Amino acid sequence: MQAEMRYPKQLWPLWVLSSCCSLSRRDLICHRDHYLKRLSVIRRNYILAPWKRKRRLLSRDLLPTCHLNTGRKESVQVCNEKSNADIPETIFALSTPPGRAALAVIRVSGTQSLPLLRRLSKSNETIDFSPRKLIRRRIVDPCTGAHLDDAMVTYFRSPKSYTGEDMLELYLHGSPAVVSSVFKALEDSKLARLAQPGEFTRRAFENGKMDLVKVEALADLIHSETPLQVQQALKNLDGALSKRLYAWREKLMTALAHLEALLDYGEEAEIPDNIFERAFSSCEQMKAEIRQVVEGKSIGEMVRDGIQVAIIGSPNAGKSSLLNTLAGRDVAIVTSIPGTTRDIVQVPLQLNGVKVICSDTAGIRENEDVDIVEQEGIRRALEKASDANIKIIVQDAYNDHSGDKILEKFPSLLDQNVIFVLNKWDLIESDPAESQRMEQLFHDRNSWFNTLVKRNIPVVKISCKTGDGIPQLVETLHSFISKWLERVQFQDEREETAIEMLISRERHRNCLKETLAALERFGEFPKSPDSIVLATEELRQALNELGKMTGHVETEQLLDVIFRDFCVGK
Ligand SMILES: Nc1nc2c(ncn2[C@@H]2O[C@H](COP(=O)(O)OP(=O)(O)OP(=O)(O)O)[C@@H](O)[C@H]2O)c(=O)[nH]1
Ligand SMILES: [Mg+2]
Repeated sequence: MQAEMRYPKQLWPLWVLSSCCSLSRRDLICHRDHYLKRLSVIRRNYILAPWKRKRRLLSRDLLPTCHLNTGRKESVQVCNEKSNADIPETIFALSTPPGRAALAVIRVSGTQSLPLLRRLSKSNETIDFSPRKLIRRRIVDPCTGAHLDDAMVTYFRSPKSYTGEDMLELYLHGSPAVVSSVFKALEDSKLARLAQPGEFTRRAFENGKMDLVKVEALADLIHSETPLQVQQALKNLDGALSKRLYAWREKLMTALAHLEALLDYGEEAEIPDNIFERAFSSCEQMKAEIRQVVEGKSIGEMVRDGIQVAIIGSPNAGKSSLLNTLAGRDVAIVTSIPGTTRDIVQVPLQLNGVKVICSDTAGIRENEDVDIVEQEGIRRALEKASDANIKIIVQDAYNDHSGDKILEKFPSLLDQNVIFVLNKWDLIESDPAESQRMEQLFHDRNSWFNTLVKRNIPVVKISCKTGDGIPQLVETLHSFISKWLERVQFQDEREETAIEMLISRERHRNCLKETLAALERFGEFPKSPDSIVLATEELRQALNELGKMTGHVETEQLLDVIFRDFCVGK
């Protein structure tokens, strides 16, 4: 049996010539110790065994060619032949916002970083630019010799840099004229080109410096608006979510490797009998964990995207007035004409460090006068309400006495995430008859008001005109959010953050859903040797889906688990 050896694509700048290798997978297993010992010679120089998970760039000091004798006739040849087309171009970009500032940072990444630095600082080859040291250099135009700036410069040598490539950071004076003259000098050098958006991070990902979850976390950190979003992004950038995913992945790989081993070497190897059952039971546990995340509240997404709050109610209740009061500015049109608002008006707000998106909606009513435009507005209002995390139902306490209709009007909307608001309380207070009517309502045990109270729906009296009751409403809103967040807060550095908080995108949720679906299918197979081939395929699918989340979908790693867990064929 001859199996093709596959190598990570990023083995740069060396190519492992697999054509020179006629080792079979079984040969590798039989001569594992010997082979690994030989391979470690070059691993020290940062080459990577194909079955090792952690990718590493190769050291520049590696000998041009080396042969690995496997102890048999075959050899694996390694050489540093690499065509220019395969070498990524050197790129540069301004990493700070354009405009006038104290500093402007230009980043350069690629093999030409050091030659560029030498040219820009007009230094000869003997000057040693030690990596990771901040040095002061006079930056000059290599073509004209013109003095461009006095800058601080740091050189990062591959692979210990953000992108994994050689990198430069030029800390210039933050003048647009300085930046553009250095940009021109870089362009004229013909050694580098302007980077595409996100290209530095793309290279970091491709060079195995960060996984997709971390790439996303970095983007989230850059776009964060609230302290909670910062914490969430930092946790994921620190690998909190990746760590959990890798733990699941490890379990899946172990189960899969065991089943594969059973398939490939079942008759001859010393494989425990209950390996099939063990794979099933470890997947059962994982399924329960993933299900909890998939079916739980999407708190992480709520923190990242903002908690959706829909303001709904009858026309003229004061919904737009409430939105304006919460936003502190005139965002929505307010008139005394019922049916003023048609479209949804959204405002992002910050509530005790949490992003909240408040939406004003069209007043909900049913009568023949409602034209087609308003009908569409009402449809959108109801849709928004059903998608919202929290609904604020506003009622005009003074003019609208149809409170008893409220339970019939919004039966499906009256869930545990509703706050009921009695607006225009200023008018009630100024009218003794109305005040008395409300008193009776509060005391009547069977009133619609007490029905809401019995259902644990908070009722808040407010006046958008005077601002009375608004702090209480904000407090109620906040207590809803705190209730969801308290379980998943980042309380302590040492404590693990709840995974619900770390799943910050729909993509994550979808990948986990697919993983769960594959695991469910795997679990449905009878635990008999006849079903092992098809069952293994489902497990592989689950691993694939999980790998999509981090951006790693590699099957070579399975070999690692086979070697580590039990010695096949010994
Ligand atoms: N006295 C008093 N008037 C209010 C209060 N809140 C809103 N109003 C008035 O009520 C009227 C309707 O207010 P809006 O905020 O436009 O009501 P809405 O619910 O958005 O109405 P639609 O968009 O038509 O559904 C306006 O004339 C407001 O000035 C309040 O607390 N007290
Ligand atoms: Mg309105």
